[in-house]
Amino acid sequence: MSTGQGAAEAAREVDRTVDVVVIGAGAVGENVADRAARTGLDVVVVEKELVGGECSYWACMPSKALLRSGHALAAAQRLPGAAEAVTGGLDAARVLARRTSFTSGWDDSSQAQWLDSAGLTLLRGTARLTGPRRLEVTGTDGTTTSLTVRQAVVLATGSVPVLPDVPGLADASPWTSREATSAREVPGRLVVLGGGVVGVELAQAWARLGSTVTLLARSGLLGGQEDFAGELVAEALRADGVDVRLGVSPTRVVRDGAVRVELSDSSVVEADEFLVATGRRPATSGVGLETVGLEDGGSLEVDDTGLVAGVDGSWLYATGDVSGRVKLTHQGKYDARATGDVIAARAAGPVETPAWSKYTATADHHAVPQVVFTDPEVAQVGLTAAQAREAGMDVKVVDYDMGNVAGASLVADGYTGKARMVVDEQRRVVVGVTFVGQDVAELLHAATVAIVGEVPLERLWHAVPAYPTVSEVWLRLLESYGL
Ligand SMILES: Cc1cc2nc3c(=O)[nH]c(=O)nc-3n(C[C@H](O)[C@H](O)[C@H](O)COP(=O)(O)OP(=O)(O)OC[C@H]3O[C@@H](n4cnc5c(N)ncnc54)[C@H](O)[C@@H]3O)c2cc1C
Ligand SMILES: NC(=O)c1ccc[n+]([C@@H]2O[C@H](COP(=O)([O-])OP(=O)(O)OC[C@H]3O[C@@H](n4cnc5c(N)ncnc54)[C@H](O)[C@@H]3O)[C@@H](O)[C@H]2O)c1
Repeated sequence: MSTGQGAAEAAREVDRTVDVVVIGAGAVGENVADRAARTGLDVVVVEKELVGGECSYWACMPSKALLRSGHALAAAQRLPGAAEAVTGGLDAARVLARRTSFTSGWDDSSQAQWLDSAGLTLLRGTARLTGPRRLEVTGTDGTTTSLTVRQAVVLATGSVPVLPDVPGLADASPWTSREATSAREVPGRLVVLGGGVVGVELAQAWARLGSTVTLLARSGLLGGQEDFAGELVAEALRADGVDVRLGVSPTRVVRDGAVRVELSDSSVVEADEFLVATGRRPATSGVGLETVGLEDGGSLEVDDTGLVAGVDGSWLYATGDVSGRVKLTHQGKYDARATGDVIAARAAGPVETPAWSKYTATADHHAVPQVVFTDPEVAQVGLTAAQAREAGMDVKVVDYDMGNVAGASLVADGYTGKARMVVDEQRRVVVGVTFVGQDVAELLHAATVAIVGEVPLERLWHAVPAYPTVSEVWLRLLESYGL
């Protein structure tokens, strides 16, 4: 059965009872549906835009594709012998074409086919709860399908960008991350508002593609990470020609052809495009939460299995960005695996859900890895030193200059970067790690394993990093700790 036929057949159904309905076929919705269906439950997935969601088409994949060629070029330029061979700049048109290939030209047919092959039924349209265990789907072809569920409804509707209330902003046709990851041309001048992950990644991507970029942040960059992460990224952005302005906010925005942004320090910036990257909120509006006793557009409270609090009967789950837990694809997919598995298990009878079981997303509280894909990369997992202290731990902080690691000095001449390990002295285990430097992303999983496994430092000592790799930073951190 082709997916197109599947969608048309399902849309003709007026009233249907199924085991599970997943609203939203982003990375998270796909995973929860797949896991729930593995024991034979009848699972319907509803998607109003593209199967694959934000990450595939307007977020993770296109943004990383926009960054990667610039990183490769910069890496070559740091190596004598290679530097002489790469005398030109980036070919922006080729980079944009490669970006587009990662989105399959914003065509979701292959992901829709995957749903089909996994035995899931796709309904293309907008879903809305109409009461306990009941939903209505307005199909993209205008038909309406009423669904009743036996087991569960899973909200996997993602998140939407937040636009700050600045006079003139909404009328100035600002870019959100969607326009900034799907643009077909390099803007001559770009202003980016927001010093978070989206802001720094896309500021660097477009600067390296040839745009004159101004980055506005009301405080430092990458708040919530160790301070040195934002400082090193700001330094690198400035070296790429980005005008990084810290401690400023826009007071008025006017579009008259170009965009004119007036700032709190009385200065003015003009640009061709204005990217707003000031965070995202869970997509809980218009999904009918008020019909099941919750607030339309309100935030959700979910337990570690994804079950939503405040709804009788244990049938409503939420996972991924919409849950308000962690807004990252890999962690959302982890949450989704727990939720999908627990739905399948509960369909068969009562289930125990202790911490660290396959039914509970326990790691959300201890070890959430994140990579900021700038150059230098920022790779962080667990607690920062400040967060560990706030949690009341007896903390020891160990810092190491990554440039002193033999493997790093081979990777790039003049390698700059910093590593921090945060140790809970009482348990003598690592509770947080941050690496900043070229190509540190792949170091992160070792840190995640150490934290999740609560590996005692004395045992971690025996995990010997190969010479001369950048991973030798682990040895240096442990030696600096005192082992
Ligand atoms: C620019 C950018 C870059 C990012 N880069 C990374 C990265 O490198 N690594 C990382 O881990 N994370 C990254 N993220 C975060 C990541 O994109 C999200 O965490 C992830 O997409 C969340 O997945 P989700 O399935 O919960 O939501 P989404 O991907 O948003 O999917 C939700 C789906 O639900 C559908 N939907 C919503 N309402 C309805 C409805 N009523 N009926 C039917 N369908 C509906 C939507 O159309 C959508 O397809 C990035 C985010 C941005 C903005
Ligand atoms: N590589 C990755 O993992 C990656 C990449 C991009 C996005 N994401 C995820 O997507 C989500 C959204 O990213 P984001 O960067 O939009 O959000 P964010 O929360 O990371 O950063 C938002 C930034 O905007 C600032 N801000 C908020 N309101 C403002 C205002 N009124 N005026 C000026 N500045 C304001 C904040 O201080 C913060 O620096 C994040 O949760 C992030 O985890 C992840």
